[in-house]
Amino acid sequence: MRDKLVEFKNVSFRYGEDEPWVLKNCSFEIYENEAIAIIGHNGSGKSTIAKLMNGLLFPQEGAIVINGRTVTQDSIWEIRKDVGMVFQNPDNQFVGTTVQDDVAFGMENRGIERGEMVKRIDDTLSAVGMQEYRLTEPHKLSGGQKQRVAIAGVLAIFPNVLILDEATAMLDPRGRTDIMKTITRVMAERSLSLITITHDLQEVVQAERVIVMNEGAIWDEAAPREIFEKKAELRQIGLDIPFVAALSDELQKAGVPINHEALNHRELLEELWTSHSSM
Ligand SMILES: Nc1ncnc2c1ncn2[C@@H]1O[C@H](COP(=O)(O)OP(=O)(O)OP(=O)(O)O)[C@@H](O)[C@H]1O
Repeated sequence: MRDKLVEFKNVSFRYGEDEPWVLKNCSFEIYENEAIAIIGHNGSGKSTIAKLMNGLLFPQEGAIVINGRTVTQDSIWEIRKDVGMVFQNPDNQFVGTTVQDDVAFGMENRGIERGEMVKRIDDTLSAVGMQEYRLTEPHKLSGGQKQRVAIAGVLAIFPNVLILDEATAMLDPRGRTDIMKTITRVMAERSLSLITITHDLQEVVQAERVIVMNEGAIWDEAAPREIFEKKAELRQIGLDIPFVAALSDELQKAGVPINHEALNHRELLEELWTSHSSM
């Protein structure tokens, strides 16, 4: 049985007393070593969920429990040892004067011993392909390079939960694949749980479970295949379906005898090959 790492219990949140509710009675659980994707239209509350998870915001109603500890003002430093988060805009996340100082910063805050820090800086910068930029000033990096360094800084604290909030949006497709491979390896090595907030549907397909947000509420929560079967309903709430799923649907409508549930290129190729072989 996997341990429960994150629990949202009937969480409601608004940014101010006169502001509208941004999250309405949200409940969900995330387990050790799970890969979760959170999707939803702009403004549906995804980033707010991420910020509540590591104590940047606190709910007005309900409770959030991380690794058995309720998120409160008093517990945030302990919570932040468990939850590492990378946002979309890396410029807001740099504090160090060099790349290596920046990766060290999170570890210093968590009291990690110097020798161990040096080793982790080396390991994580190598893992994200940024070792040669160790002494570069962060502001001289490209957007994608900054995102790599921000991810290294968070991996270096060895969190139990890693939240990537559009954190690879500036990487080129190859770079994104490489980083996701690195994260998958870290997940296997350290039982890390991954929460990806993304508009990249190919990334969503790789998750074990997808949480779909709509207007501040959880609209659905299931495996990607189950979620993307609801094509018409998803479109109604402003969401698209992965390109391969849409393509296989169109092929089926055009009379090609394939399973319209193909979610990735390999599945679609297999379907086409089977269909071609039986003709
Ligand atoms: N600091 C803030 N003050 C007031 N309202 C805010 C603030 N931050 C976000 N909101 C509002 O809260 C709602 C949810 O925003 P949130 O950033 O969580 O959405 P999101 O699903 O992450 O959107 P996106 O896909 O555009 O990143 C939006 O209506 C937004 O305008």
